[in-house]
Amino acid sequence: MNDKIALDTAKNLAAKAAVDQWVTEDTKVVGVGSGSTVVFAVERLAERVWKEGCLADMICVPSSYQARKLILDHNLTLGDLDRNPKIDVYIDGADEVDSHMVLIKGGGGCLMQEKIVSSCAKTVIIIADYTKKSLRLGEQWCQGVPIEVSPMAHVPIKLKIEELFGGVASLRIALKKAGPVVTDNGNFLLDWKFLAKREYNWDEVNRALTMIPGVLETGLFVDIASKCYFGMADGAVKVQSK
Ligand SMILES: O=C(CO)[C@H](O)[C@H](O)COP(=O)(O)O
Repeated sequence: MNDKIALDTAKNLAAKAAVDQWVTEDTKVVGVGSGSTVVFAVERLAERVWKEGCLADMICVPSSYQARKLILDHNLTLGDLDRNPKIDVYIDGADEVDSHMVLIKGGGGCLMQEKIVSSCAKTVIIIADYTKKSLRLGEQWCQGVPIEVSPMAHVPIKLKIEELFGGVASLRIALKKAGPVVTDNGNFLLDWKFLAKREYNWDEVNRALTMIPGVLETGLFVDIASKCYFGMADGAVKVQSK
């Protein structure tokens, strides 16, 4: 018998615990991440506003088209970085979280706006199910580090990444459209499958990647998250801190 709870239940537990802990009456601006776990966070925010009658002044700043739509669909107040450049707390999912709280993000292709919006937040909280927790990157997430690139430069960037760091960087191809995935910002994505056995200093790798002309953002989030809430297989919520 499989006594692990369903992944969606684990996501929901993590999202609810994080929202209840970090979004209080003093929270004026919340940054909303992207992905399937964030859906539960927005549902909890809406429940707090519409069922419990609290957080009336809260403004939500989205990190993607999906997040914007979630905010609107739940009748929450939509903000943006022009009007709300200072965010109290940013809540987002992750594809993998290592023991040093280095994250891989961008499985859903929203990494660039996620990094921008999270950089405007006092506190960044990650919510995830137990399959995202690992000791070292690559242990759980096998699809590589997403990297947003200028479309005209995706071939030279791919070659440079492979020469500099090894592994293989592949253009992300759409599933229900012929050709590459185009991000919310009109760019392409490379998924860089790094070498599993090589020891990488992720801070250095991230800095070096961003120095390649045409690289717009990476899905390596180093020293960004303050806490990560994991919904565990046994129904508990585990909190990892920096
Ligand atoms: O970075 C992201 C999107 O760009 C997501 O946060 C990440 O892919 C996790 O998604 P999910 O909650 O669906 O597992």
